[in-house]
Amino acid sequence: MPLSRRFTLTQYLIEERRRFPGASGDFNALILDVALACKAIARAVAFGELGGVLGNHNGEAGGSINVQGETQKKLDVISNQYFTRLNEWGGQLAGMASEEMDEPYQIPKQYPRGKYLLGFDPLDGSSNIDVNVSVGSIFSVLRAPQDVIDSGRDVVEADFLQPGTKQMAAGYALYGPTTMLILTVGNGVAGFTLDPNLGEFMLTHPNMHVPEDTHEFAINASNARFWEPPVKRYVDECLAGKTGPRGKDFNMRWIASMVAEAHRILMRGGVFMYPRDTKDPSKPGRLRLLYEANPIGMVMEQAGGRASTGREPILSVQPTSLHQRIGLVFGSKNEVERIERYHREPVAFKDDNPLFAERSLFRD
Ligand SMILES: O=P(O)(O)OC[C@H]1O[C@](O)(COP(=O)(O)O)[C@@H](O)[C@@H]1O
Ligand SMILES: [Mg+2]
Ligand SMILES: [Mg+2]
Repeated sequence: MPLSRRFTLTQYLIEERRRFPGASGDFNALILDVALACKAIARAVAFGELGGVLGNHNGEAGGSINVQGETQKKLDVISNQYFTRLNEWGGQLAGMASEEMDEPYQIPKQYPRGKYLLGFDPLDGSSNIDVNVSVGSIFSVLRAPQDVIDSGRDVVEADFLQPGTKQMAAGYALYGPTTMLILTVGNGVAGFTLDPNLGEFMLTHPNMHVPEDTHEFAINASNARFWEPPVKRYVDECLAGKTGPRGKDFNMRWIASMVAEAHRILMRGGVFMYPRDTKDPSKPGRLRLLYEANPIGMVMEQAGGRASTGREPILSVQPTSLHQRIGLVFGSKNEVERIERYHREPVAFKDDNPLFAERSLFRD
């Protein structure tokens, strides 16, 4: 295969940093370490059963449970180790937080500490891993509070509780038919494809843009009886298609790997919903704010899409705990804005919209 004349991830980062004269290079080094962890995970995923990496961590009977109360897959644990091991020693980080670790991860004393915080979901969609459906990794970079940087003290939960607007960078890797890295450093969104011959992420999708309109939505419809009225209304109207108030037919998709859904939406538009629901009052949503919703939210907004709780922009939410869950809606701007509008006018629509009250396909 001929060598393509494309930017590598390193070259892209160097170009981006030209906007910040005097930049130390720490930021680029951090992103490259994250990319290295993603490459390592991509290899582990690719070997699958041959590599002995499928199934539950600590055996099938029970397995180990993470802080989310979910059974950990072997690959959840392996991916978490790649992220911590490859990012802990370079001197860029003050600490890390992961879906798979109850507490913030301290940079071991023998390594220098730096000025950034890294949050990550090492393997998103891990329920799909044993059935060979796409999974991914999601990451978010914050600046550590100044006293952490000055003192080099251990990080605590409160250091990570910053709204998504404060993210310095965010992105995800998708381990699909090809491995891709999607990155925003706050200046648009760029997509890189892993060249398996070179082991390099090559810039293949500069300036990614989410189309503003769509006829595709993604939601786990088995939760329909727990949805709030604005969500029921939106989905009902999509299902009514040409004969309903929207006057057009919609497609539905559900992969159950948010990274894969996010990627489809980035490539061709759509709307994804894992909204707040009444399924379990102790969990106001399924997805985690700091290392799932915020990074995907930043990618969407930087690509001209929108990300919201339904009530407010996801990136403006002030986090209250490390593993906080939240309702999340993201994708094509006009659809997300419509869903937000439905949340503002829940009462009006009940009278206006006979679909919801009488003919809803998802009625309780
Ligand atoms: O099991 P459900 O309700 O389909 O939920 C699927 C959702 O859960 C997630 O898998 C959560 O991520 P993890 O696999 O990291 O826990 C999302 O990727 C996905 O959108
Ligand atoms: Mg996840
Ligand atoms: Mg995960």
